[in-house]
Amino acid sequence: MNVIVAADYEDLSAITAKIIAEKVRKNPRIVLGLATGSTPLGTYNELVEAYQQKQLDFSQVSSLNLDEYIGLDPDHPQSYHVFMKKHLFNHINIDEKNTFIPDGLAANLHEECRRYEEIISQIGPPDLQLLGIGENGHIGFNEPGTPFNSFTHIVDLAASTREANARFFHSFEEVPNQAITMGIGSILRSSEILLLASGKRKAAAIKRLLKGETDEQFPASVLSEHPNVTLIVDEDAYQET
Ligand SMILES: N[C@@H]1[C@@H](O)[C@H](O)[C@@H](COP(=O)(O)O)O[C@@H]1O
Repeated sequence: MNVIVAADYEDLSAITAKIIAEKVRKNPRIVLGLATGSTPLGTYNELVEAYQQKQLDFSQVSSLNLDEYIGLDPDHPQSYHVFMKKHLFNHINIDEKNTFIPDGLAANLHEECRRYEEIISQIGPPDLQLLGIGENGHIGFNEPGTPFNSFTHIVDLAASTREANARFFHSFEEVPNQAITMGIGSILRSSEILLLASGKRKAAAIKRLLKGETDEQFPASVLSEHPNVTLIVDEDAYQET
């Protein structure tokens, strides 16, 4: 795993956006795997700025998002559909029909998982996958114990994940109990992965990740088996290593 230590969150966002921008320029038809959470927000801001300054063109880019809550309408303010529009898609010239996010309201959720995995095969897999990391090592919404060979599936969210994400909702109770997520096997199909981690809250997870021991109880540890992963981490998240 390559490791880039950024001075702070701003630096981490600038470095990540620069890498993505270079890839988009090199391959205008690139397939990006995108993540939600607070960590990629700065990166998305930088990409929007580059687009506004006419330094980037997303017209032929496709995107595949990692996950979506089950039971939230795509128009719900905390749905990942709204998140992506609000923070990226509405501000760049990506074609909406080339953006894919699991449907958490599908009548048949198992069928939706199969459909999404098929989309990943047809459109992707991503040339470049952006990932955050949960404090318990989750990637996407793959909680500890998820088999490393899993494909898109339904997950029961860990209480700790719901607690961590409750800050975006009015209350803990409002945080959905379940989500659809690309599996760990789906994520590993990407040609290249950028894993972002910022802040003291993530320091213990990064320390464990860098030990390099693979363990299904710590989903991110599987990344040491992928040939092209770059961890971009700020000093706060790197401190305990
Ligand atoms: N499903 C998302 C993950 O994709 C994300 O990596 C994680 C960390 O979020 P944050 O970046 O806000 O710490 O949160 C959510 O659970």
